[in-house]
Formats: sequence, C-alpha cells, structure tokens
Amino acid sequence: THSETEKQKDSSKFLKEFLEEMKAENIKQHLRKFTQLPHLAGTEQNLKYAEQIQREWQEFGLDSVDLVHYDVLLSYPNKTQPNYISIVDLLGNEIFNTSLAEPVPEGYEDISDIVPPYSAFSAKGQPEAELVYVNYGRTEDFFQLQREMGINVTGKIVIVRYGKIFRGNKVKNAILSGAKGIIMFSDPADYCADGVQTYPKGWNLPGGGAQRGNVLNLNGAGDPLTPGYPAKEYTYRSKLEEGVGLPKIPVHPIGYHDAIYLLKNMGGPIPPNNWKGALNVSYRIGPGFIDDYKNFTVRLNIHTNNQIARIYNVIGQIRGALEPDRYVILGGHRDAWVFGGIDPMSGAAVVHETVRSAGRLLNNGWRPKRTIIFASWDAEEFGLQGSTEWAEDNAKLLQERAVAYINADSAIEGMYTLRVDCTPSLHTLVYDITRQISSPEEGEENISLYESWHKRDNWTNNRDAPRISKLGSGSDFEAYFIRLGIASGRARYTKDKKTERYSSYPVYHSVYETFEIVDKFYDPSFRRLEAVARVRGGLIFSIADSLVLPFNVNEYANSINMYALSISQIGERHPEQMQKYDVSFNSLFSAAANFTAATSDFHERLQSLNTADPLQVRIVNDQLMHIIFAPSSHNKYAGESFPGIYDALFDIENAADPEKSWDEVKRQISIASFTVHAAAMTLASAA
Ligand SMILES: O=C(O)CC[C@H](NS(=O)(=O)N[C@@H](CC(=O)O)C(=O)O)C(=O)O
Ligand SMILES: [Zn+2]
Ligand SMILES: [Zn+2]
Repeated sequence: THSETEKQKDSSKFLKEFLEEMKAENIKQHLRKFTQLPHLAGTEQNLKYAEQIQREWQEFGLDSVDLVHYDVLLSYPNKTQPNYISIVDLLGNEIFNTSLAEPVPEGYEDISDIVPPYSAFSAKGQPEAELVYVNYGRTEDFFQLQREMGINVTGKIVIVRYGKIFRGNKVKNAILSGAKGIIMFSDPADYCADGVQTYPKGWNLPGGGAQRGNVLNLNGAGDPLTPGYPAKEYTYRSKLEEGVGLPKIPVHPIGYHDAIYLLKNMGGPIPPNNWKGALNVSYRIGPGFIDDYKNFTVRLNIHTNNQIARIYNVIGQIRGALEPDRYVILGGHRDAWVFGGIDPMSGAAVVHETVRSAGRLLNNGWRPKRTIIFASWDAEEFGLQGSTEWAEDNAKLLQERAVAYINADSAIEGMYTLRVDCTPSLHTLVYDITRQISSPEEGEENISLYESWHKRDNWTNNRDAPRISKLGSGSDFEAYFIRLGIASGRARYTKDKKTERYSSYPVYHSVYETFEIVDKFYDPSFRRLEAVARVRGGLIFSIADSLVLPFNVNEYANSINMYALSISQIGERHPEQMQKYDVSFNSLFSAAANFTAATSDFHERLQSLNTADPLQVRIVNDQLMHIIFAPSSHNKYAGESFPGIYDALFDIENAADPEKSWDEVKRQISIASFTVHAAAMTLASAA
C-alpha cells in the first residue's frame, strides 16, 4: 500500500531524526566512562568493559548482543624482567640505561596496570652491537644506506625514527638487511607540532613518552597460530615459534629524551638533510660511537613473552525488516594500549552514541530494511585479531551477505577537517551524507560539513570536491575489505596534511592518550566527534535502509581507468625493457574500457528499474555488492591499486634477472585484466 516514494520520505525523515539524536554531550560522557582505566587486550578490565558495553547496548534496545571469544596469541612484557636498552663499556658494565616507564600523567598516579612502552611480539634476547641510524627505516632509506652510502647493517643494531610507515614494515626491512636488533624512537620533528606545548600543557609528546605497538608482518593472517581459521578451542595451532609474521629479532621503542643519549655519541658520515630530525644531535649514521664512547656498544635487553589469551568481541544486531540476510557492519576496536583516550575510545564512544540513537529509532517504530551489525572488536592493537578471527569464523556468511563495512577506530587525529578513505563506489554517498550534517567548526554553524571540508581539503588534481583517499590497512576493516572484498570506508577528524608534517598524532600509543587530551585540546565542544558520529552513522543508515544500494559504479569505473593509467606510467619509465620483453598494458586498458561500458550500461538499466518488483531490486543489489585493492607491501597503512603489478614493477631497474622480473609484470597484468573483466561480468544484465 505504502508507495515507494512514501517509504523513501519516511526513510529520510528517520535519517534526519537518527542524526539529530546523536549529541556531543553524550559522546563526551561515553568517552569519559570508558577511558578511566587501562584496558589492554586479554586483561580483566577489557572483559569488564565488554560486558558493560553488552549490557548498555541491550538497554539501548538492540535485538541481540553477544560476547564472542577467541583464544589468540598476544604478547606482554615480563613483569619481573623489564625491557630496556643499555650503553655498555668493554667489560659489559651498563653506563646508561633507557627508562622503564613513562612519567604518569597527573591525576592518574594511583592507577596500576599501565603496561610500559614495548614492541608487542618482539623476539626475546640481549644482542649487543654498534648502532646504525637508518632514518625512518623505509625501503628507500635502506636502499640509500646500502646503495649510496655503502653501509652494511649485517650484525648491527639499527636505530630508526617512528613515522611515515607502519612500524612492522620498518622491522621487516631491518631483518631483511641482516640487523640483529632494532630500536624505534619518536623524534620531535615527527611527534611535536611547532608552537605547541608538551602534554599536559599542550598536545605534544613529552620527552619521556614512547609509542607502543605491535611489530608483526601478518599479511592479514589475524591470530599468528591459526592463519585462515577462527582461533576456537578446537582449532589446530602451530607451534609458538612458527607463528605467522613474528619478528626474529628484538625490537624496542623509546622517547626522545632517551634517544638523545644513543644518537649524540654516534660517529660515521653526516646524513643527508632529510634524514635529520629536530634533536640537537648530528644524526650521524654510524656504525658505532666516537671519542670517549668509541669502545662502547649498545645492548637490547628484551624479555617479552608471547602467550595465548582469551579475547572478546561484542556483536550487536538490529534485524532487517525486508532483507535480514543482508548485513551492514559498523566495527571498531575497544582494546587500548593504556587509557585509549583517542585510540580507540574516541571511536568507541561514537559507536556507543550511534547504537543509542538507533535504539531510540527502533522504539519509535523504525526498522532498517537490512540487518545492521555493531561490533566492538578486541585485540586490534595486537594485529587486528578480534575483527580478523570473526571474519574467518563467518567468512562464508559474510562473503554472501555483507554489503558494506564501516570502520570505527579513532574518530579524531587532528583539529582541522574531515578525512575519509573508502572504496570509490561510496564517494557519492559520502558527499550526500556530509551535505546533511552541519559543520562542527566555530562560526560555521550555518554551513554544512561538506562545504567546511571542501574549503579545507579540496581534491588536488582535476576534481572540484573534498578529497577522499584510498583505503590502506592498519585497522579492523582489513579482513572485510581485502580478504572478503566488501565495500568499506572510514571517516575521522584529521590534521592539515598540507602543513602539519608529523606522523599520526603526537601522543599516539602513549600513556598521555587520556580523556583530558580530547576534552582539553582535540575537541573541547565534542562537536567534531558528533560530526564524525553522524558521518559514520549516516553511512550505515543509508546503506541499511535504501531500497537500491547507494553505490555508484560509475565512480568505480573512473577510478579503475585512473589506476590503470598511473600503473602503466610506472611501467613506461622503462620503455626499452618493455619493448625488449614485449610488455604491454593494452589488455588492462581494454578490460578497464569493458568495465566502463558495463558500468554505464548497468547505470542505464538502473534508471528504468521496476522498484516495485522485489526480485528485480534484489538482483540489482546483488550485482552492486562486490569489488578489488590491497595494503602496500612497503607500508601497511597505505593503500595500493593494482598491488600485484605495482610490486612486480617495484625497483625493477635493479632486478637481478630482468627477464624473469618483467615476465612477472606480464603475469600480474593478465591477473589484473582478468579481475577487471570478472567485475564487468557481475554487472552485465542478469537476463
Ligand atoms: O596491526 C595492525 O595492522 C595495526 C594495529 C594498530 N592500528 S591502530 O593504531 O589501532 N590504528 C591506527 C593506525 C594508523 O595510525 O593509521 C589508525 O587507524 O589510526 C597499529 O597501527 O599499531
Ligand atoms: Zn592503535
Ligand atoms: Zn586503533
């Protein structure tokens, strides 16, 4: 009886109510409530928070809320044998030791169970060697050290600064270069913004602060002992030492007060200027110390234990009224290194308010067409464990039924504007939603978030719209986007990338990530978090409640053509080899052209779709469900398009066997071409 237009009107009425209901003040209370105590994955307190979230989501009115547990490999410092780094003299006497903990922020002096800074999953050991400084420890930095400076790090301990790429890639590069240990430090150049004071007077990292984090190279494996399968009680586990992605050498993080002692006495060549940080040292490369330090070396003392622990996901559901077997997922992690004031609880507080608002709407008679799943993941900091295990556990169902995944990790990393990374088919929806949300900025009450974002971060190349980036990895969407191919996205408030060059945010993964750092500096009005809640919530609502999925396949075609052009341009840098080995991108270009034709044909048919025929609508929606991408092999945080071709072309000018390397390029081009053709076929008319 209710015509489609009537239904559409109801849905947009409910969407408006849903967004209005989310309040800054509530988000502030949620954040305060869940950041008073350290809640590291695998600890009692993190289970208590899981049970509290389960209770409150039930009270908010969700249809069901369950705790789902897995037994995964985690990693903790040894409480009786703390980790530290020493400078030792010829007799092995420790003449300098790094700190064992960060100075506790005021107001938190009575808190116990603050895990000291450590590199989770580091190997145990006490290697002793000369230091070599290798900038950010990126692939290009090690190339420069070895190829231009002729310095070999075999048997040495490398010291690198945090920033630019995922720390697991730095460790992998050090191992591949033969180092027997690696130290990572936070340099003020990367973890202190100009003109800002250190916490608690400002939001910069204090000299005694350090960045915790895992140093795995999992390539999506989740639990290192049960790759590909959920870590349930019955699951077969490999031996501890055979776990996937575990580093073979000791790793440890330090702050810049300690780093100065290790760097200031180093000898060897002065580095290029772009290797220099902001400390008052020469950043000489080594190996080893000079002057009265010349007989001293450095020793890592790492006693960290890898151990299996139980983790808990909270899974809440609102059953769909029309298509209960189609899932829209909003997932963010709950486990923190310490208090998690930004990472992840600024995101978890946003999820809490989204669930509360959805529960209110359910009470007022609304029910989404498709099922909405809310997830509070555990052990994300230990390698995306909770989200990956649940994806492995439910792979079959999710492959067939999940239509979209929106991530809900930290909701703020800066005070400048919105940041969105998502699959191309979601671009149009993101712009549509942000036009319906008011800007959170002072004095911008009458303009939309879209306009505020557009003004501050316009797409640089040929496009007059707010910039949207490719998805990388480094958070819980990985298994859903990369492994299961589900359309995914993430949104948060960010810094001005044009000026603020430091990496992530200064207090990232330190004890100084408290409720206060958000309340005093990042978002005193909590309007920014309210705006992010409305973006994430608006996406979930629209995808769950629309008749035809709001995915724009033409956006997809534009991106595929752009990616094909840019990957071919990397190949074209070597015209003679391409000629010699008969390498061509034509098959990729014609696949992209075929895909473009299929998407515009599909878009045409969509205009004349008989929306009153549920079967026709279902067929079209199923075609809209599936997509292609992967994290960069050199930086897990970065997204790479046509990653197979990109990796085959990487550094090919230095290939040991050019014919073999160019042959691999040809193989990867054909795989990519097939994948694009397959995507085109899913869109072809089902008749
Ligand atoms: O193991 C992984 O893949 C990532 C784990 C963990 N991710 S996280 O710090 O919670 N997420 C961060 C990662 C990042 O800085 O981009 C974020 O999304 O802001 C990390 O980067 O140490
Ligand atoms: Zn984190
Ligand atoms: Zn996080």
